[in-house]
Amino acid sequence: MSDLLAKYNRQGPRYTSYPPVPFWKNAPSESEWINHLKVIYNDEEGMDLYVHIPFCEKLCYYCGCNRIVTKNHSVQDNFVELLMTEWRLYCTRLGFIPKINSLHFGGGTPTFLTPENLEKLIIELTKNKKETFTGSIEIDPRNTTIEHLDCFKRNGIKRVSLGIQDFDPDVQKAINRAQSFEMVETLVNEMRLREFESINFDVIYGLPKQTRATITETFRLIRKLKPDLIAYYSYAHLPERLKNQRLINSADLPEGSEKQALYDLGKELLAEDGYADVGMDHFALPHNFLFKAKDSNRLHRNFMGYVDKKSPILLGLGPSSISDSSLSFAQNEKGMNEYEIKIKSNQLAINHGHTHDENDLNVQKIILSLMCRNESSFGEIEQIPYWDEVKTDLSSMEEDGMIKLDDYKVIVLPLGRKFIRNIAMVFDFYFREKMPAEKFSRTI
Ligand SMILES: C=Cc1c2[nH]c(c1C)Cc1[nH]c(c(CCC(=O)O)c1C)Cc1[nH]c(c(C)c1CCC(=O)O)Cc1[nH]c(c(C)c1C=C)C2
Ligand SMILES: C[C@H]1O[C@@H](n2cnc3c(N)ncnc32)[C@H](O)[C@@H]1O
Ligand code: MET
Ligand code: SF4
Repeated sequence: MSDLLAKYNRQGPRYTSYPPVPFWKNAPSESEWINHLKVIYNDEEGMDLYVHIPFCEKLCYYCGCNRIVTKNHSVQDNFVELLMTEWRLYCTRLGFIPKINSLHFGGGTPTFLTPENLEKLIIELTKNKKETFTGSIEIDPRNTTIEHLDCFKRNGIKRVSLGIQDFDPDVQKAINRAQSFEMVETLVNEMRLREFESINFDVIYGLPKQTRATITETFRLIRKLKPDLIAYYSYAHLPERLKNQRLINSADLPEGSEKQALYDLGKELLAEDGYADVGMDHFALPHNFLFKAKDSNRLHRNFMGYVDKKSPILLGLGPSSISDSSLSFAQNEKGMNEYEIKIKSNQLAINHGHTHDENDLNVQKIILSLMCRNESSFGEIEQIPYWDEVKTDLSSMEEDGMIKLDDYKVIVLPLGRKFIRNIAMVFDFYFREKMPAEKFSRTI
């Protein structure tokens, strides 16, 4: 196993999209983008919304998200207006009010907004919603109030995800994120009273000062609260690109086999507690919606990670949000100023994107299937770019015991699970052509 780790632990995409953002080309123009949405949209299938709230009160040193750190909460009223203007712009350009299947608030920190502002947004964005509408939100336990929880409950936000990361005081100090177990426990108890459909904890391994002992203790505390879902992420350390990560002392980082041991330990503890592996980084109790989706072959993946339902269109609002029209991707301006200038001058905020060709769509299907089902059929081999090279790489992975190969099918074996990003990379012809420097985190 350590040989395989050495061989395959290299930089690579996490495949929340194919092609990954650094490889995008042929961005749709604004009118092409609207046209793609119009061609794909239909009332029966509706669409999904993602809303990015970039503000955070305090900087976590490890953070890899697009965020603005400020203690000044008065920025929110103007920002909520911008989001509503962006939404109305879309409705005007499309000529109809889309039917909404789901709405996800991500960040930054959605709970930076007051419950009143969140409610105002939800009501505006879901005027035309499906009966089966499901909302979800990423919350920061440090600033989530009872009033927030009541607001979620009233407005169909049934799935909540808490940023936990780690409970050890020394680790918390090294990442600049103090958050006591008691505070989280109180919040989770209040959530249980309100019977949310799913409570997720985000946990990271590979953080500074983490050891086998601290991870064991963190999971002992997590066990007391029994979240329905746990995301156990590998810390992506890219200090060249993410300035805030330079505040982490690299001597404190568990690396290589040490980091791997933290993953293996976490996985073992999760299994002992009854959590099943539902996809890359995600573990669920059997009653949870992601477990059921995995079990009945309905697991999907989008920019936010794994989901149980996926509409043909995902529309992203707010700075840095990514949209998917099925024909193309588009990403909004990342900077708040650039975003605000465009919205205030009645332009869409998109600033780059990618229009899919036939090869993109074929490989997209293969990679999605690998990430969601641990197997993929190819259909026509002629449709796979660089097939000869792909075949050679797959044969080598088969020899390493990671996959089983039929002429028209790859099946990921248990040993290959943790190398899923490497297996997906075999089909990624952009990566084959040109690997960008320092863009991606390590695969293991
Ligand atoms: C809440 C913060 C977010 C995290 N991930 C995302 C958000 C909104 C979603 C996301 N992550 C990446 C992309 C780009 C899409 C793509 O390239 O296909 C999006 C939309 C990729 C990414 N995430 C991290 C890095 C370093 C990268 C780029 C390269 C790569 O694909 O490896 C770091 C990171 N950020 C978050 C997580 C969970 C994470 C790594 C585990 C939070
Ligand atoms: C949305 C979730 O993304 C995770 N997250 C944020 N930044 C990183 C990073 N650099 N590496 C791994 N996970 C990260 C946190 O767990 C957060 O809660
Ligand atoms: N900002 C929140 C937190 O860290 C949500 C997850 S990170 C985007 O707790
Ligand atoms: S991890 Fe969450 S709270 Fe911390 S800086 Fe990033 S987005 Fe903000």
